[in-house]
Amino acid sequence: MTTPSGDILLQTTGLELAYGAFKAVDGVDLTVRQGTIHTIIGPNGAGKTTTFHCLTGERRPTAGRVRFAGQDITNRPPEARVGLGMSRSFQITSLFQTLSVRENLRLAAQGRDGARALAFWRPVTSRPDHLKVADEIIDRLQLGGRAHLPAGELSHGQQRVLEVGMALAARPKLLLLDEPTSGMGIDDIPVMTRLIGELGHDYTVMLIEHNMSIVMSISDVITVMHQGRVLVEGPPDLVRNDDRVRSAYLGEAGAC
Ligand SMILES: Nc1ncnc2c1ncn2[C@@H]1O[C@H](COP(=O)(O)OP(=O)(O)OP(=O)(O)O)[C@@H](O)[C@H]1O
Repeated sequence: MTTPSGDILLQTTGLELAYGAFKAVDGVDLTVRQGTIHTIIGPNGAGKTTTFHCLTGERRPTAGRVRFAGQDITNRPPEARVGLGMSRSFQITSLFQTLSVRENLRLAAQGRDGARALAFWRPVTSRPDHLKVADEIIDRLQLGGRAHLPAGELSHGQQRVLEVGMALAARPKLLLLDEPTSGMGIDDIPVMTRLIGELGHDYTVMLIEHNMSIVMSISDVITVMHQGRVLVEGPPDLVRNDDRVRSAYLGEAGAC
């Protein structure tokens, strides 16, 4: 695990997303440093996913600013953010179920090249760099034995791991993972936990996660959100022992 220090990669100031009078995100200041695993937790409806949407550009904040990699990206569309190095994990529904694991990853690597990726008439072999990226990711995901299987034949847990791999294919500066273990069987969770922990050595990772044992074991910094605001922020030990966090979760089984 890395020390939470170093350069700021992403920063929000006064981030707000209002739906009419209701503020789903209400003045959130976040600072994400390079090389950290920064996790957002909070009870249901706290505003975690909405915050992610504002970071990736799927939603335009109603107030506040977002800075990423030294640039103000508040009004940039999602594809411009991807181009700057922000990558959100894919959903299983976005995998090409009938294509092989390797082909899915190759296409994701090709997608990073934007307009040049539209040169579909080029034979696959003309871009061996994309295959190289795909193969590196297959190794990292430990899916070597399944590289040539159609993605749809992987277990649910393996498909979720492949989703993370698809995001990696963009060679991002910042990897955003929204509940990567949700719906996973108990046997697959340690695989995902190990993968995210290892990614933390090479990438900056932002994570939304409900499984507290994962959160506490891999995070460098945890931001606890509650009712659209930041309630507490700090390293796992600080968050685990904070009474405000316990109160926010009251009634939610298994928290902290
Ligand atoms: N399009 C929308 N219109 C109105 N309210 C919305 C909309 N999207 C989300 N909300 C509300 O905003 C609040 C924050 O939702 P959000 O999905 O960000 O919470 P969350 O912390 O990710 O919750 P969960 O852990 O349950 O996924 C919730 O009360 C939700 O009902």
